Amino acid sequence: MSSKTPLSPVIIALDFARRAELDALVDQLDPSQCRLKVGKELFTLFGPEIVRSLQQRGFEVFLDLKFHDIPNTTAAAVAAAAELGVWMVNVHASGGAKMMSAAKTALLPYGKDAPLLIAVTVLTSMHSDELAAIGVAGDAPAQVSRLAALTAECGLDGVVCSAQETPILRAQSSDQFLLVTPGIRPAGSELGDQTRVATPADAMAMGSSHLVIGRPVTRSANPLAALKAINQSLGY
Ligand SMILES: O=c1ccn([C@@H]2O[C@H](COP(=O)(O)O)[C@@H](O)[C@H]2O)c(=O)[nH]1
Repeated sequence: MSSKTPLSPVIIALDFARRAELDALVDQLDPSQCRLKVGKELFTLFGPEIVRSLQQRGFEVFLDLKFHDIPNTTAAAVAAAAELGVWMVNVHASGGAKMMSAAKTALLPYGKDAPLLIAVTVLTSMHSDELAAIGVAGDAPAQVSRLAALTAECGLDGVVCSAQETPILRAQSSDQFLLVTPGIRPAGSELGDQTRVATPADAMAMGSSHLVIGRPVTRSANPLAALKAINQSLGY
């Protein structure tokens, strides 16, 4: 384990529209407390420079752009993420096996420096009731299980799912298969648009390997205290 590798499984989702707000939060954080996630809003506003600036501060970055395109385009995008030196990058599993395999193959030249490659199954904002309207038969756990099996077959490192599905996925996957879970809500915090949720401690107990946490920390009156309380609840 490198000296900059955090012990905590927490990944903070940096969903900000203003650079000053982002900097005010990141100034309080230390790479030993968490990793950081750059998503669509931040990347669209500030581009690769924002990733580099977080890396220069010693943070490992999850580039959460959820690529979903034809295999050639997705593979090139994943390779671009590898050039940026991110710790983790993702695609949508619903892009299919050819797309995921092309993305995995694109990372081979990077060897041990390749980012972890994971695939989004069913967004944690979605309830099973919504799936029929997009042509998915069955409930969220069944669809997550199906897409996670496909992801594993394609040789990716893991999936994004809700903590609620992790017991099923732990039973069907190797111990090394990463289960990265957003939809994390400490007891009493607002759900917002998330529907398949769990507390940090429950998520870890059920089998999550990493917890993606945004608003419960970033929109807290005291983000550092909120993060420390979460880490403490997990024994870090
Ligand atoms: O299924 C998914 C995939 C990605 N996300 C992202 O995680 C964070 C969650 O933020 P909160 O503020 O804690 O809800 C956000 O950046 C999403 O884009 C997800 O929530 N669910």
